[in-house]
Order: sequence, then C-alpha cells, then structure tokens
Amino acid sequence: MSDEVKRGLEGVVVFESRLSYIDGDAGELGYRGYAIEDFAREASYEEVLSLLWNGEWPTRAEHDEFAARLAAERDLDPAVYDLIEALAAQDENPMAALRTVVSALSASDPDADADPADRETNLAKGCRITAKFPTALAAFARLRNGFDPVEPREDLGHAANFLYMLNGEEPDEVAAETFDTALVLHADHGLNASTFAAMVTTSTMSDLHSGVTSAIGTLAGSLHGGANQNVMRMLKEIDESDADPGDWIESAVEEGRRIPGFGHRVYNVRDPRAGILETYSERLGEESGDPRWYDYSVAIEEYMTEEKGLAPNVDFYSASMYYQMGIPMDLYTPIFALSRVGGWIAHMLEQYEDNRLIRPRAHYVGDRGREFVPLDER
Ligand SMILES: CC(=O)SCCNC(=O)CCNC(=O)[C@H](O)C(C)(C)COP(=O)(O)OP(=O)(O)OC[C@H]1O[C@@H](n2cnc3c(N)ncnc32)[C@H](O)[C@@H]1OP(=O)(O)O
Ligand SMILES: O=C([O-])CC(=O)C(=O)O
Repeated sequence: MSDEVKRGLEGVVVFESRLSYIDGDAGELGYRGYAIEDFAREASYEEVLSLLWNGEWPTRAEHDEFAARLAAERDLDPAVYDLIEALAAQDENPMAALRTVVSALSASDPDADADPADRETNLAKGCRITAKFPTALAAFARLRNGFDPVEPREDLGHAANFLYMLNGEEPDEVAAETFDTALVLHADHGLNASTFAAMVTTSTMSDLHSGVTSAIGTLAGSLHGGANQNVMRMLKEIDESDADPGDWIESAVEEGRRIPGFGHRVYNVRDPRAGILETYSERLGEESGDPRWYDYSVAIEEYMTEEKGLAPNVDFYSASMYYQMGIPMDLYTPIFALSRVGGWIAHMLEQYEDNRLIRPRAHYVGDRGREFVPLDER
C-alpha cells in the first residue's frame, strides 16, 4: 500500500460515471454525452433532470408528466414553514438555512424509512427534495425581509415559479428563460467537492436527504459554490473604489488576494459555462443601459487571463448576471444549490447501483509509543 499523499485528491479517479463529461484542456462539458452548448439555451431544467436521472431526454409526454409531478411536490409542510420563519427571524445565513431545512424535510417525507438504495423510492424522494428547495429558499428570502411567503404555482415551470415566489410577481419570459439556462448550466459537474461529499455520505448506505445535506454544507465554501457571491462583492468593491478595474485587480493580485471566479481544479482553460453565462450578463447590461458590471468583469478577465494565466469558472459571470436580475447577493450560492441538487441526486442514484464504502487513508506523521500520564499526575 503506497503512502504517497495526493493532496486534495487531485487527479485521483474513484468512480466510473455516465453523467457529465469534462475535458479540462479543451474546455468541454457534456451531460450524458450531449455538449452543453447544444442544449443549454433550449432545454429546460426539468428536461435536464430527466436526462440526468433517467439517461435520456424525455419525450413530450414524459416531460409533461414529470414536470407536473415536480410541480405538484412544491408545497411545504406547515412545520417546515415554521422552521423557515424561525431561521429568517434569526437572519440565518441562507446556505445554512437551506441545509437545515433539507435535513428537516426528511421528517415529513413519506419514504423516510424506506430502503436507502431503492431506485424508485429515491426518484420520488429526489423529486420532492428538488421541488421543495425553491419554495423553501423563496419563503426564507421573503420572511427575512418581513414579507409573507408566496404559495407556489403549479402552472409555472421550475425556474419561473422560483422567481415568482421570490418576487411575488410572475417573471417575464426573458427573465424566466435566463434563469432556467443558469439552472441548466449548474446542474452537474462530475465529482466536484459537493457531489463527492454527497457520495461519501451515500457510500455508507445513508439516505438521500443526508447526502443532500452534506452536499449543501460543502457547496457553501468560498472555494466552491460560495465564490459566486464573492465575485459580486468584488465587483461592488471595485465600483465603490472608483479605481480603474484593471488597476484594481492588479493591486488585489499583488496583495496576494485569491480572486473569486478564477481558477479550477479540472479546467486549464475557460470554463465553457462561463462563455454562455457571459452572453446573458452582457445582454442584461445592454438592455438596462448600465453595462458597468459586465464591463468590470471583462476587464478583470483580461488581466487574470493575460497576467496570471487563470481563466474564469462558472461562478464568474453568473454573479453579474444574477445581480442584474435583481437577485440578492447572498442567494447566489443557494441558487447554485437549487440547480446542483439535480446532479447530486443523479450521482447518488448512480452510486447506489454499484456502491462501495469510500474510506481513504491518511499518512500518519505524528508521534508513536508515547507514555500516558493520568490527569492528576500531569
Ligand atoms: C463551482 C466551483 O466550485 S468553481 C471554483 C470556485 N472557486 C473560486 O472561484 C475560488 C477561487 N479559485 C480558487 O481558489 C482555486 O482556483 C480553486 C480552489 C478553484 C482550484 O484550486 P486548486 O486546483 O486546488 O489550485 P490551487 O489552490 O492549488 O492553486 C494553484 C495556484 O494558482 C493560484 N490560484 C488559483 N486560483 C486563484 C485565484 N482565483 N486567484 C489567485 N490565485 C489563484 C494559487 O494561489 C496557486 O498558486 P501557487 O501555486 O503560487 O500557490
Ligand atoms: O467541478 C468543480 O470542481 C467545481 C465546479 O465547477 C462545479 O461544481 O460546477
């Protein structure tokens, strides 16, 4: 057994998967063999869920049936609303609130005690978790601002319904489609840290709610999903400084700051999702007549790419896009979770089919053979 330490498990291959294909040198990403550029603008999040969970794009009839099933699961138990109200009253961090709520959802799940590996039960549970996420997050966001939650509407798609519940008014078609594309692009990405956390949990034959709870906690950090809100905080900092964005970023890098939205463990080139999100950020700036946030982003990218050899990841342009859609900054990471929950569940479903406990080793470098001295003799 080798004691070579692979820090951060870099380059270690631990599973076979049929879910997402990533070529980090070519900047390519596909779900189940379909390149994201070919479907991201056209396929809905519901279609992508079907593709990830079942392996094929749904037919129209399958899609309508699945979308209706998902929409019918959006309601929350009154006890869950009470919990959300208590978390909002404490002004809890939204990712912590979402993590707590998902854990609590298992209490009212009809299949909570079922065999954790049963595929049909997990598809039903997965549907419920995915459907209830947006309702919980929108209710939390409204309650903390002193507004009543807005009941979900079954006649709206997943993306449009979230914006409706968040803002209390139905989004226009462009906003709904833009948000839907963001959900599609964030849905899966191989063995990223949060997916891996879910899979470590699953590997003990624990259940879906536990896996999703582990994953949310892992997505929250600033090196992973938490970077999107930090990108926007950086853009605001630049705006408030009145400095030229190129000069600002140069000083920040010289000070040794880690620039959110840049660098990636797998991509050595531009993340293909960034290119698509960039087009939305640019368009929103043009439409509002205030291209500032997009322009700052472009200036930062130019500097980071040319001077540091670091390219933007998915979190970079999603930030200015969400900001221009009027979404509060601290909801960007929970919104990432609203989408990625589909990928987490897909990987857990795949893993239950052929599970083995995940249990790596540490190379022990501490002392051995030390003599124990009882408490009162120390
Ligand atoms: C959805 C997602 O999770 S996408 C990633 C979101 N996270 C971010 O955007 C946070 C900023 N980026 C980063 O911190 C990193 O690029 C990560 C965590 C994404 C990838 O990290 P790793 O593969 O472990 O690379 P690591 O952290 O070892 O960095 C390698 C080198 O590049 C530098 N580097 C990497 N990213 C950045 C960055 N964003 N800003 C400045 N320097 C960076 C590191 O300082 C390091 O330099 P060194 O070798 O001189 O010390
Ligand atoms: O794959 C990763 O390490 C991070 C990432 O881009 C994602 O989770 O979407």
